[in-house]
Amino acid sequence: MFSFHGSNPFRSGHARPWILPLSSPAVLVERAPAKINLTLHVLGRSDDGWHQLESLVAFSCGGDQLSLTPGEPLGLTLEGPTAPLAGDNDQNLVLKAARNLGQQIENLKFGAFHLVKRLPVAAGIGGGSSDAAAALRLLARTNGIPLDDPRLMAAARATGADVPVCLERRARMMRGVGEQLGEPLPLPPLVGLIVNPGQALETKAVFSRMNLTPGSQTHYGPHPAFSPNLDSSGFLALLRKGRNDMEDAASVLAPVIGDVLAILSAARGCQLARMSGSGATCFALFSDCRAAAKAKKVILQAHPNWWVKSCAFR
Ligand SMILES: C[C@](O)(CO)[C@H](O)COP(=O)(O)OP(=O)(O)OC[C@H]1O[C@@H](n2ccc(N)nc2=O)[C@H](O)[C@@H]1O
Ligand SMILES: Nc1ncnc2c1ncn2[C@@H]1O[C@H](COP(=O)(O)OP(=O)(O)OP(=O)(O)O)[C@@H](O)[C@H]1O
Repeated sequence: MFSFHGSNPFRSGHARPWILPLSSPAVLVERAPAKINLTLHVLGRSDDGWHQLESLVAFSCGGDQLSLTPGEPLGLTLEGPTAPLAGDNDQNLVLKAARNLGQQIENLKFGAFHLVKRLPVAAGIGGGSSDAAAALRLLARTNGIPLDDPRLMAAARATGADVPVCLERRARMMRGVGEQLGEPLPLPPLVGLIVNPGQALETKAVFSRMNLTPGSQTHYGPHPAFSPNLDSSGFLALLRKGRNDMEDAASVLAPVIGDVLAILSAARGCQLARMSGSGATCFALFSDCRAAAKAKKVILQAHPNWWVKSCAFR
C-alpha cells in the first residue's frame, strides 16, 4: 500500500499532472478538485426520469489526490479525513471508472490506486466524480491514450452525470444530463469561499424532492449567455442573472443550507452566495482575498465543525 503521511511530497499547487522523481518513478499522481456549479438551471425532466440541466461549471484548487502504481492488479486504498464516508470500496467511483474504461479498451493496463480523500462526501461538489475523472486520466497516461480519445468520454458518461465535465477540469457550460460540454471558458479572477455544513445530501433525493413529472419542462427562464472577455464585475452581473434551481428542494431536506447562505451573504465583501450542485455545499465570491480570509475565520469561529475552504475558481 502506498500512503502519504505528514509533509506530503506530492502536494502541489499545479493543475498539471506530473510524474514523481527517481525514487518512485512509476507512481503517477492527479489532483481531483471540487466541481462548483456557478449556475445550475433545471430545464425539465425527460421521459426516462433524468433531468435536463444547463450549468456553468468551474473547479476549485486543492481537493482530493489520486495516485496510481501501474502494473499492479486493479485495487484501491484510501486515507484522509473523509475517506471513511466514501462508502463501500468496491463501489467507489474510482474503481467503477476503471472498470468502465476496461470495457471500452481491450487489454487496458490497470494498477493500484490510492486516494487521499479530503473533499466532503455527498456534498454537491462532485468529489466522487472528480476522483473518477482523475482515475480515467491516470489510466490514459499509463496506457498512452490521448485525453481526447472518445473512449475516455464514453467511460466517463457510463460512470456518472458529472464525470465528463470533471475530465478536463476547466470551466465550461454543461448541458443535457451532463454529457454535452461547451468549449472551455476563460474566467476572470474569482476569489471563492466554499462552505459545507456537514450534512450529507444524496443527489437523487434532491432531484426527487423537486417533484418534476417525467416529460415535463420547467419555466424558470433561460440561462444567461456567457460572453468572452468579461471582467470580474461583468461576470458577476451575469452570474447574478443565473440561479441554482435545486436550492429550494435541497433546503427543505437540509434547512442548514439557508443558514450557510445567510451567513455567506452577510459576510463583508461577499458579492454572490449560492449553493453548488445538489448541496449542501455553498460557495461565495468575494471582492478580494483578504475579505474571503476574514469571512473564513469568522465562519470557522462560529461553526468549527463546518468545512470552509478559500480558493480561486477556474
Ligand atoms: C446535480 C449535479 O451535481 C449537477 O452538476 C449532477 O447532475 C449530479 O451528477 P452525479 O452526482 O454524477 O449524478 P449521478 O450519480 O449520475 O446520478 C445520481 C442520480 O441523480 C439523478 N440525476 C442525475 C443527473 C441528472 N442530470 N438527472 C438526474 O435525474 C438520477 O436519479 C441519478 O440516479
Ligand atoms: N471516490 C468517492 N468519493 C466520494 N464518494 C464516493 C466515491 N465513490 C463513491 N462514492 C459514493 O458516491 C456518493 C456521492 O458522493 P459525491 O461526494 O461524489 O457526491 P456529490 O458531491 O453530491 O456529487 P455531485 O455534485 O456530482 O452530485 C456517495 O454516497 C458515496 O458513497
